[in-house]
Amino acid sequence: MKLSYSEKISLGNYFTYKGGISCQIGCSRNGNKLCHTEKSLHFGTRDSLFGGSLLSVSKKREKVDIIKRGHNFRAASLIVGQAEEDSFLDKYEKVGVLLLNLGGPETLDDVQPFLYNLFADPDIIRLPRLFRFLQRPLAKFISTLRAPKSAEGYAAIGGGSPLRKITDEQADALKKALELKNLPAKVYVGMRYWHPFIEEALEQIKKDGITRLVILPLYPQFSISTSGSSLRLLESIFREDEYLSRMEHTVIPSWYHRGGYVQSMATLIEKELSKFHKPEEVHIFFSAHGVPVSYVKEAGDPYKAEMEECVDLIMNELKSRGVKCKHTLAYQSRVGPVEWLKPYTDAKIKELGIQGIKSLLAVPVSFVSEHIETLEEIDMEYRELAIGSGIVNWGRVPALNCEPTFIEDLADAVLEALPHAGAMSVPNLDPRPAVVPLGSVEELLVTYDVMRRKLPAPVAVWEWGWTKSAETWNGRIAMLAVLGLLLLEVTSGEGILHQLGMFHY
Ligand SMILES: C=CC1=C(C)c2cc3[nH]c(cc4nc(cc5[nH]c(cc1n2)c(C)c5CCC(=O)O)C(CCC(=O)O)=C4C)c(C)c3C=C
Ligand SMILES: [Fe+2]
Repeated sequence: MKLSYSEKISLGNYFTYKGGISCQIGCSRNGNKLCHTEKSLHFGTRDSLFGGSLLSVSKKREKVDIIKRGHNFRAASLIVGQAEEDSFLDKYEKVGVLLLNLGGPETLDDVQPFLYNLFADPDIIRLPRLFRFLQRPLAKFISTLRAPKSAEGYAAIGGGSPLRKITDEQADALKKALELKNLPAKVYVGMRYWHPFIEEALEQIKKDGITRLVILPLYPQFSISTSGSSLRLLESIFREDEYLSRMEHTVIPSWYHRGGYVQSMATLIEKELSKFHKPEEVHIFFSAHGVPVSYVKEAGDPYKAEMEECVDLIMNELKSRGVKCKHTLAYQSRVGPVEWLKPYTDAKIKELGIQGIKSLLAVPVSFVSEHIETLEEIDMEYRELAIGSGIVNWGRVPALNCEPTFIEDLADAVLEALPHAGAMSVPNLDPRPAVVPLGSVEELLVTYDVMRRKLPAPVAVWEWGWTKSAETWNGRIAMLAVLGLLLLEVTSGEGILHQLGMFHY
């Protein structure tokens, strides 16, 4: 079979060739390599402009010549050689997909230890280096104080988080979607704060002898506190592990802009809108999980920018389908007294009620599964608040969960990422080039979390005060008080926490 292509192409283009064959264009300085699966052609090199190789193509597997070479392929033309049964995935390659998620307590007894894991994460409570040794005692302290309130929420949704069940279902659905696209792959679930932990998933990946792994955080938008935290953990584990550091892998850091995701969200919204008596009068209310403002302003978290762009993309898609509703983006689920992204969901709902909005459709937008913040916070707390604020007609868009178009798009994302896999660059092992074109995990985090700045912790133990500026100061004073208290405990070995048995670490 001989094919030719001579239109203008730019880097990163993904286009479909006649006959259903698709080709992804990478870029190179030196040699160029193109290889293919039965359904797709992938073009890349060992030495890309992004500093990572896209493909390692053995001589045996080369089936393609690039007749024009260069740094930029705007005018490149390709002649594709024989497309046989051959694939860029060797027969001995075992493909894995690692889905990253937050995890949630499965029973009420799990709530405190789950919260402990969350607050012990230095990407959730970011202490100055000098105080890092207090991370775990502080996590123990805060989780113990917060557990009863959180447990009430989990009790209200049936006694535990549905996250594990839904994420497992998503993993099964993704596996099937990949099989339908001719990619046999194992799909693993790795949670940051509860079972099955990321560490457990990695052990299984090693046992299964996976050779090429796509890491897919189940957060559409990137935040230092979510995907960032999990990737940082992965990176540290990979660095210490000879098998993992050599395993070809790639990361999809965020995917809110993917057509399949945007369209799936728009379809769900349209469906819920149609349930209202007068859909055109409904106010579409996007509610995203918040992060402290300092993450965005001081650390460079792209979360807010990605969230805003995501909402714009969904609204544009809805407009193209003839939906003319107005919309708002607000942020929910703040914890502690520091300032979080605004507008706050509760304040905005009240404001819309005062403005005379009568129909409101809540759209959870930062997470793709039902969880405590959709089932309890939105469905119960915000609904009650809305009705009390004068809103008469209330609706809520379900989370994507296993929506077929969404899962199919995730499968496409995996297929598109696969040729970009490369091993990690680890100085103390046999050095190999960093070959993750999306940025190695480390590079990726450095890009976002500019200097790993210490930030005021988003969670403080006591909350008091009533003015906006007092919010921040009270938080800082409370933190200092707690730190002082803990310092005393640590240095003296005595104190109230030891007496309460809360100081085992
Ligand atoms: C994109 C989603 C999320 C961001 C960003 C995020 C940041 C963030 N969260 C906390 C504190 C808590 N989060 C809790 C639960 C929780 N958080 C997310 C998602 C994001 N968090 C989810 C999906 C869940 C629920 C999991 C489930 O069990 O269903 C909790 C525990 C629940 C509670 O007590 O309210 C806390 C605490 C911080 C501090 C933070 C950013 C710094
Ligand atoms: Fe959270």
